[in-house]
Amino acid sequence: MAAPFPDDFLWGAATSAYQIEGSPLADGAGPSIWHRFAHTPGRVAGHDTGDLACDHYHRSLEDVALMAELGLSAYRFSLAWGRVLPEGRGAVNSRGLDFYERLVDALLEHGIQPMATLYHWDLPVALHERGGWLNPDSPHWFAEYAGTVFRALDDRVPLWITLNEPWVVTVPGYLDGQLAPGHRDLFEPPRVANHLLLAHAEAVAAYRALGRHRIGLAVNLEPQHPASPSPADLEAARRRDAFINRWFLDALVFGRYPEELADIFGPAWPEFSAESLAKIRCPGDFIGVNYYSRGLVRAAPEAPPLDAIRITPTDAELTAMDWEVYPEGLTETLLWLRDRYANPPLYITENGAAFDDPPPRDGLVEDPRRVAYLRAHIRAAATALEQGVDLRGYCVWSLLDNFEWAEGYSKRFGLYQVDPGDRTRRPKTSACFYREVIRSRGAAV
Ligand SMILES: N=[N+]=NCCCCNC(=O)[C@@H]1[C@H]2[C@H](O)[C@@H](O)[C@H](O)[C@@H](CO)[C@@H]12
Repeated sequence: MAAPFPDDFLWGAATSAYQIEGSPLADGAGPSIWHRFAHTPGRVAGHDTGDLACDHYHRSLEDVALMAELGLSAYRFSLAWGRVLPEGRGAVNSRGLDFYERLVDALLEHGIQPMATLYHWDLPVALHERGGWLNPDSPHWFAEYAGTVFRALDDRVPLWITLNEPWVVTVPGYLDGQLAPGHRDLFEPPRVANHLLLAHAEAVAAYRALGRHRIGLAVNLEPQHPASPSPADLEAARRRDAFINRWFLDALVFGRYPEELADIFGPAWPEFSAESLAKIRCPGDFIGVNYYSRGLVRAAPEAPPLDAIRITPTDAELTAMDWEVYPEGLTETLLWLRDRYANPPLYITENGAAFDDPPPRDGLVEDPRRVAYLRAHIRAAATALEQGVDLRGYCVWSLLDNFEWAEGYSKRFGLYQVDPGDRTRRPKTSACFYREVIRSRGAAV
């Protein structure tokens, strides 16, 4: 196919600190809520923790060499807040910052653009004990952390993401309790979400003070399709669309929350002042899009507060996460962003799939289903590009098999298999495929 991807299109791969680094307390680092959550019995499958993960903390230069082999032009990673500020505020841990400076310098030496995420869910325990994202001071804590990191790295990091998936921080973290800190409460999520948006805005303001203009937020997006044409299912899909797709982006771009959220949360939804809403209006310089699948939705009065649930289609291909393989949804999502938010610059900051990969044979792991998934989704991105979407990059989730949160190491998204024993990296055929895609600037899909 004709390659619509421009020469300066960024081809990347993505990871996050807690999922790959290991050594969460090394060299003066302070524990995060994920260190505490993973060590709480029953929270993570197989009692897995991020204590070792991919041991990236000791193998970062080896991993940069793998990225160079792939021919990546960008690498998206996150910084562990607790490595930089062990107490979340105050004293800087220079050995923690040194790890990230070495990583960034190695990336630049290989011609790979660093894309740094400030927060990928691993809040320092010291701040959680002060209320965490529920504390109205949390935006200021985040801005202090952001400023510390900008001063150390902004001369070398061209692209910044403030928060990864504030919806996942808010809903699995504070509403259904699936992820750290594991709260189950109706009144906390709206306040946590508002503090996250204020935190994003304060970090952007700190960044602007440096005169820079390449910072954004990464959101998980999934088109919501009704399971049937019934009015109840249509209404349920609309509500879930507001809840998942529009909650943070409407706030960021328009400075207002979707009206459905007051219906969903009822008395738990606060009265946000005009002043507070004006503060969260902060679109940044691009939107990071994490796309995996769509939501097939039916009405579910038995499932408050949304009264809607995602159902797993019986006639579709599913990944190991039971997520439907639905590449059309990526095109739909990108076109929706173009039309709703006036064609903002976009990066696909995560796209990938977990499959039960076989053991390696002659040092290579055959993963044809992941190759097919990536091929289909890169094609879907190309279709959106051809329709005028301002798409500037694509990052595979993930470079390495890693700690998949509550699923532990049982779900593997990597282009490289990580041996559960000695953490040896072995390429999958999807890595070879992606290398060819990059070399051909997208023509090889
Ligand atoms: N149902 N369903 N469909 C899609 C659900 C999307 C919500 N989960 C994510 O986006 C997380 C994002 C996270 O950044 C990364 O740290 C995770 O490892 C990946 C893989 O799980 C994805």
